[in-house]
Amino acid sequence: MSVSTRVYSVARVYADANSVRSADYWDYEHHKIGWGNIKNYEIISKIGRGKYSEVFQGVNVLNDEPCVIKVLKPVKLKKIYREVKILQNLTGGPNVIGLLDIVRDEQSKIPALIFEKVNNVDFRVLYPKFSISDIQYYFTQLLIALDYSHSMGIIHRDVKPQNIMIDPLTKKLRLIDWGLAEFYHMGMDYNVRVASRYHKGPELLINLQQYDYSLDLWSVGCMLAAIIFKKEPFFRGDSNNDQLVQIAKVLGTDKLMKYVAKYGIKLSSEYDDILHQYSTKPWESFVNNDNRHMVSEEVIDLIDKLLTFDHQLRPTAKEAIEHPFFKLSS
Ligand SMILES: Nc1ncnc2c1ncn2[C@@H]1O[C@H](COP(=O)(O)OP(=O)(O)OP(=O)(O)O)[C@@H](O)[C@H]1O
Repeated sequence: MSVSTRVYSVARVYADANSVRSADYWDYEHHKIGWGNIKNYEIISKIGRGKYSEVFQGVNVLNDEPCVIKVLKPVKLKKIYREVKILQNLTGGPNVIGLLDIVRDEQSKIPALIFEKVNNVDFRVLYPKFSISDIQYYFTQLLIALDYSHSMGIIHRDVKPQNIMIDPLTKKLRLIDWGLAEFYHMGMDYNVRVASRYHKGPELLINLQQYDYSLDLWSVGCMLAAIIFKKEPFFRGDSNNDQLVQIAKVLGTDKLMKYVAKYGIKLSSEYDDILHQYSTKPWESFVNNDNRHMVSEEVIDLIDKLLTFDHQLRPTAKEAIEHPFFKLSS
């Protein structure tokens, strides 16, 4: 992340969310962590292993409350401070995973984040069973979390099914894994090596560094298209470069070239041999006998708007919530 000399793209909403707040809100590098007592927590079993952590089910021995313990792998201290500061800023907000405590092992100094526990059902089991009203409900909940985070000046940068915990019994949804999240500052050049390949926005793939909150809306569009068309993931690239090719095969190469030109970006020569002249594929061509019952004019319109190359033209989280798809009754 660095301050650029040329400002060529600014967020359409919440562009000043951090500049109106004092530096102690966003200056995570100088953040002092108040460590809790590690003895209050016990590990019960392992739930997951990420790139940056090992995650366990645990218990708070003081009140017997279940919790999740995310033991961080050794990464740059700056990254740990960023995740902690962002979680502290957002905890208590709607549908954001709650950070309960931060502890560290006295000897190794390895930090662990203590979170509220969600009785998550794996998305590969859950999503195929979704009705249209489930999709309306859970996507609204996700968009509420994103609108809140964006209003607080924070881009999640890794929206994908694995980072959305859903307990279908209580209909609780929580957006987790704020490890790649970042504060938005106008005119800042950001690292494009964020998000997971299938959910990476085209801005990342064309190396447009002045991206903003709208990156998260692309990822939401990928998730919605995958569920509606029963094609998981919707764009399956076998490398970062191929990911852009897969997107161009659907949205069309002309639109990609217009996008690149609008922001004065030069497409990497790595695309010379792999990116061909593709025409725009109509969304209707993804409809088949397995997914026909999920498809409506409204949902196609929402997918079409979210999956727009030009990040400035995508609906914001708030605009997406207001889309007619969410008002459809079944
Ligand atoms: N609060 C929670 N409740 C239930 N399960 C959780 C919770 N937090 C994390 N998990 C589980 O642990 C996994 C890893 O957590 P998380 O994504 O925060 O770690 P990570 O190391 O950043 O992962 P990745 O490398 O995938 O980005 C999640 O995909 C989820 O299955």
